Amino acid sequence: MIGIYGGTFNPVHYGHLRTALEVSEIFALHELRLLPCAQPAHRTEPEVSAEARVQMLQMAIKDYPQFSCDTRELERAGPSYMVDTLASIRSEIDDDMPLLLFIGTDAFNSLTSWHRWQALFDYAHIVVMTRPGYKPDSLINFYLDRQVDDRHSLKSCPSGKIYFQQVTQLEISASFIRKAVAEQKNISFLLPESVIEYIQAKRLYRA
Ligand SMILES: Nc1ncnc2c1ncn2[C@@H]1O[C@H](COP(=O)(O)OP(=O)(O)OP(=O)(O)O)[C@@H](O)[C@H]1O
Ligand SMILES: O=C(O)c1ccc[n+]([C@@H]2O[C@H](COP(=O)([O-])O)[C@@H](O)[C@H]2O)c1
Repeated sequence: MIGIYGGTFNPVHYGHLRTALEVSEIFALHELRLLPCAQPAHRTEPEVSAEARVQMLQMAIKDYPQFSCDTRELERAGPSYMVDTLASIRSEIDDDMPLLLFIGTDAFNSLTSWHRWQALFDYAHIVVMTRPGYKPDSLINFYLDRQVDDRHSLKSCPSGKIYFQQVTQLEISASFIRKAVAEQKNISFLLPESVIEYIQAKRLYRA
């Protein structure tokens, strides 16, 4: 199974990295691709360039061969719609290879506003990870029809199911980190030291 973990990663932090590691072990993934979005479909364009966000992500995962950074969203113009990304990935892998899209509960709660959201399930399964501060909204029939309670059943078809996965709860967010930097607070232990050094060297997120 191949995993996709999309994000703005502005910047990448231990909330992303720890959950990515856990799901790659829980689901015994062949690979987990961390996939930075170039032009978020749903929020104002980050002040920090996609290239800088990619660099921080690459630094963070450099010693972890189970992770890769998939930069395909930087290579296309226009909003980074996940449905286009999944279609592109699906065209490169075996038709019967299960593809898992990992999203946190906050992202899940706005899933029905994503571009062609129902079509996401034509290309991948969706795995919703717990995130502190968020509870999943009550499940609409579209989800109830696709929900599976046994993660092993995700292996039996390439796409189309939804599964809820408990992960270690780390109440870390990129917005908290950006605000802390702007307020000249110490951000140690929230994200890798190499990324902190990059943020300082490039003077990112300063007020
Ligand atoms: N601490 C966390 N625990 C679980 N999932 C997380 C956590 N932080 C981020 N995620 C998930 O990672 C994906 C990408 O998140 P994103 O890059 O937007 O980070 P963020 O911390 O939510 O950023 P921001 O605070 O700017 O909104 C989303 O699916 C989100 O739900
Ligand atoms: O495709 C969409 O319409 C869409 C709308 C909102 C979010 N996404 C994707 O969801 C992932 C998590 O988003 P975010 O805002 O939490 O970084 C990231 O890969 C985004 O590109 C995608």
